[in-house]
Amino acid sequence: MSTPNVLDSIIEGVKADVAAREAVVDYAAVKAASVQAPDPKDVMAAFQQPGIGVIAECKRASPSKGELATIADPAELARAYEDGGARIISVLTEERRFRGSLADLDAVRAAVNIPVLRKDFIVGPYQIHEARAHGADMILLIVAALEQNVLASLLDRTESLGMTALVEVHTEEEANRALEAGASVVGVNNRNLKTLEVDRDNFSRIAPGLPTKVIRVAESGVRGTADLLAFAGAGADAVLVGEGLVTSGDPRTAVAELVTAGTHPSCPKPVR
Ligand SMILES: O=C(O)c1ccccc1NCC(=O)[C@H](O)[C@H](O)COP(=O)(O)O
Repeated sequence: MSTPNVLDSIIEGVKADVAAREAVVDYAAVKAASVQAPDPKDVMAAFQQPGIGVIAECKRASPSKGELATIADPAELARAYEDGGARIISVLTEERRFRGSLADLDAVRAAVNIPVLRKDFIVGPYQIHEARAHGADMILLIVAALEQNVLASLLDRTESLGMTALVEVHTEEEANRALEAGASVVGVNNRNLKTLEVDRDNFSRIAPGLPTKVIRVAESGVRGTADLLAFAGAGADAVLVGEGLVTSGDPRTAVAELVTAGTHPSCPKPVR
């Protein structure tokens, strides 16, 4: 019998947690709540602003590092990110390994005016309606975690609710699957979710093969402006940053430094 990888074991826990929530708020109820939620914000407009966008993540812990930071007030962290110039706030809502929650998503949604990404391990439509019901404008779909027909149908459902999907890939084959499903925003994760290894060259291997109309997000491993500039040079429209911000001690300044570097005239420009 083969040993389950990290991604598989996270997903097993997520499925149990979704089933427990669904026993309390059933599918019909979460669906109704999702259509009654205030309209989603325009994520594509956020990506069209000049310079390299910074997606700043509310990340309490991770499977690779354990506890990263004590985030006493996610609303305060989100306001610091917004003040620093973040384009989008990512909120990890997975509970067992990342110590996130839907309560974190609610707090962040209420605190900021920019789009909010629900970052979780989405396995079915329940979580998409749940994300919208809690005010998310964007959700994450991880190609490695989904069969192709399920990926395509979850992407359609996301868009039918007016949200945008960040479709995450780690290999060229996954990038092809993301495009085939119709992704307009592709995140190339530098972290292998099965082994947790971070390889900052992964983005530059995969991103150039994506069509120019696709928004390219470099995910994981950004620890400062040098990393942002390297990803910009390899064609990134945006970077997604968690650990580097929550461990910085001054998240507003840490975001502002990235934003300044990403909008400086010498910074390589996105391809479109
Ligand atoms: O962060 C992890 O250890 C991790 C492990 C398994 C699955 C997902 C994981 N992280 C999710 C992410 O993709 C990152 O939170 C995000 O890209 C930010 O990465 P970083 O800036 O390196 O914290």
